[in-house]
Amino acid sequence: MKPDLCVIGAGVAGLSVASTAAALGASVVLVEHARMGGALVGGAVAALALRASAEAAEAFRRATPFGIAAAKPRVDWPRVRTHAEHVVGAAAGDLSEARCRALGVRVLRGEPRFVSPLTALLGDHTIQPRRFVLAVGSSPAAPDLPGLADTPFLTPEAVSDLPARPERLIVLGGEPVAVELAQALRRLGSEVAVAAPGRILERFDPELVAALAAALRREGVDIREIAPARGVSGGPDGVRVELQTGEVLTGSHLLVAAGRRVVTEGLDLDKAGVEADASGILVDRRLRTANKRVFAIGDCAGGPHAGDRCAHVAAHHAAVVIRNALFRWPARVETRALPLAVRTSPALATVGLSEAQALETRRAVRILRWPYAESDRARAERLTEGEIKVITDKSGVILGASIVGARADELITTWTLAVKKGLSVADLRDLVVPYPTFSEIGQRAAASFDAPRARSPWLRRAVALLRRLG
Ligand SMILES: Cc1cc2nc3c(=O)[nH]c(=O)nc-3n(C[C@H](O)[C@H](O)[C@H](O)COP(=O)(O)OP(=O)(O)OC[C@H]3O[C@@H](n4cnc5c(N)ncnc54)[C@H](O)[C@@H]3O)c2cc1C
Ligand SMILES: NC(=O)c1ccc[n+]([C@@H]2O[C@H](COP(=O)([O-])OP(=O)(O)OC[C@H]3O[C@@H](n4cnc5c(N)ncnc54)[C@H](O)[C@@H]3O)[C@@H](O)[C@H]2O)c1
Repeated sequence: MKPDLCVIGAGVAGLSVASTAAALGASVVLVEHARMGGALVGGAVAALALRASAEAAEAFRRATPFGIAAAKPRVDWPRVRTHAEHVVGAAAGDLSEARCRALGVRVLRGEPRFVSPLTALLGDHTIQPRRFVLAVGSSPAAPDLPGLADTPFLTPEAVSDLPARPERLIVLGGEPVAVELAQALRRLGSEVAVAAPGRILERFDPELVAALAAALRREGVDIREIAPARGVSGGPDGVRVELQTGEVLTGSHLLVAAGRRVVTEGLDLDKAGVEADASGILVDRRLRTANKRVFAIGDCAGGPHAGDRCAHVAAHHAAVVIRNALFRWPARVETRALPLAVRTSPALATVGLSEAQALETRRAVRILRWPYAESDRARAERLTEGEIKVITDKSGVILGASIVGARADELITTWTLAVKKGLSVADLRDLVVPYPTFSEIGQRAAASFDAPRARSPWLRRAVALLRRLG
């Protein structure tokens, strides 16, 4: 086979490249050794469905202030699972082999291995494409923790498949997957403790993370932000996690959400001259590996240019590779305007520079804030917890934004556009935003940039002068 592209791995990254390239008329071979859709279908979408069930349960508890008698929700775990299966099934349909074939992609099953820089073998097939795209994703990593190898534990992907709801869940980890699943399970009625090896959600603004952590603790999620646990033990009857303080957490289940690892054994990358380390397959800004005809994208891309392991980053990588591999256009990965979001409630989202990062290269920055509590929409929906924090330079150019509060993951898109296009607060202040929406909160933060100027005596004198002129 001598296609234009051979894509290895059919997660969101590989599928995006394969389907776009085929739609543009390229000949494409896509190789997958397991389930089509990868971590998106089994991980992100299943977690999304669980969180939606958790929100539905929470609505019962929060009904009283609206004048509706609150009730203790009765969580029917098998039906929660059915909901998750339904949502996962729909996503799997979108990413199926049949869909790919209909788009003109040739799908092969199995695990290819390189035999030379541009040749891979798969069973009887010899594949010699113009370009290879490695999109082999990542798998859950188990930290090097005494006792873990002998203790039964869940991976994030396995939670929605549990036959019964965990009574007491201990979560190891402190990044989005750990925190999102911790809150979802708590709202579905489990007792939940999170043992993070340090501050949770380290990639986000610490002030806003503190607000989220306080909200989670009020709901009963027991968050321990300390050094990595000393060890774990247990069996089918329960698990024990010993913390550095000597305290012991006991639970019915252990969930390990402590990062991902890239599995490249079996691909014989050395035969292709492709380099990898613990972070993944090493790529440059154009996502080329050490072998310039082999690209690596999505979760499996490693090194300083790869970005975070998220579905939207994987899709962005796919777009960059299409331009490089098909059009020979030297497109590079976005580094400034990559949003990150945590789908908790309140949600948390960030884009661009944090306050600390902005101050590393500038002597002065402006911080603009606006609280959710001043929004009519937030007050009506009783979602007043939260704020937006915008970082600008002295002239008002938007460098970054972080939001904690309802729909933060949706609201961050406007600020992503602002950071990407180098917009200033005036651009957002002058935008007409529909009333009553959560988007107004960001607009009011932008408008607050001019508040000190409005108090200037010169401006007041000018207004007085104009008044006298009739
Ligand atoms: C619980 C959970 C929740 C998440 N939530 C979010 C979220 O809310 N938002 C977000 O943006 N991201 C989220 N993510 C991350 C997101 O799912 C991943 O970043 C994204 O799906 C990665 O896509 P990928 O195509 O790079 O890799 P993968 O989805 O891992 O796909 C790689 C594919 O390659 C195949 N493969 C591997 N090796 C070989 C081989 N040798 N030969 C053939 N095929 C091979 C695999 O079987 C797999 O199908 C979440 C992840 C998890 C686990
Ligand atoms: N909303 C989103 O965009 C979203 C949501 C979920 C996941 N994702 C992505 O999916 C990927 C996987 O997420 P993740 O949270 O599993 O991994 P991660 O790599 O983001 O974080 C791993 C966490 O595990 C912790 N850890 C490491 N060793 C530990 C130990 N011994 N004990 C306890 N904790 C330990 C780390 O300190 C870290 O907090 C991430 O790259 C993430 O960005 C994105």
